[in-house]
Amino acid sequence: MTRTTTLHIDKESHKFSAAHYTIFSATERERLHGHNYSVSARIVAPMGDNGFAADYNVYKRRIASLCEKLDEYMILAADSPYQEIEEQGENYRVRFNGEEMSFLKCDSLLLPLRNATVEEFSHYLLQQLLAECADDGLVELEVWVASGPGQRASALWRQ
Ligand SMILES: Nc1nc2c(c(=O)[nH]1)N=C([C@H](O)[C@H](O)COP(=O)(O)OP(=O)(O)OP(=O)(O)O)CN2
Repeated sequence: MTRTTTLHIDKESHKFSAAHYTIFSATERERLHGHNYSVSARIVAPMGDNGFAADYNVYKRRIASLCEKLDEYMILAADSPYQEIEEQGENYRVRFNGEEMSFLKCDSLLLPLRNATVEEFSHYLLQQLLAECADDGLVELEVWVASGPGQRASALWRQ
């Protein structure tokens, strides 16, 4: 039987600041606001003969790099069924419930999310991280995203 072990990567430095609004329905959304999101991960890997499963520094660097890519942006949910987003010169023009909002493209990230929620961020980051872990022989990978202390969601991948 293969012995597995679980690494927990829960670093204070793994965070990103972003602006967003959650959409609740076709007619209800939050006002634009921001969070200091934090990201953590659980990695289940086979235990090597030398008492070593996977170099956690590799995962620390990957998570830090993913956080960096999201840091200080306005995050827009491109796959929301409730808003339409189009490019207009230097801006993204967003239509929701008869309102029109405009965001500078250089300040914004249009991500393949159905909503700008911790649930969707955790699935997005899980997929991003998995893409970098394809050759690592992992058994499980779970990614948590918190929008503040005590409120977070996670997404899980199992081999
Ligand atoms: N299932 C989810 N529910 C909510 C999400 C989410 O991502 N997934 N997000 C929000 C808001 O964007 C955000 O959390 C603001 O809500 P609120 O709790 O009012 O404010 P704080 O984050 O500052 O939390 P405090 O407890 O007030 O400190 C809402 N729902």
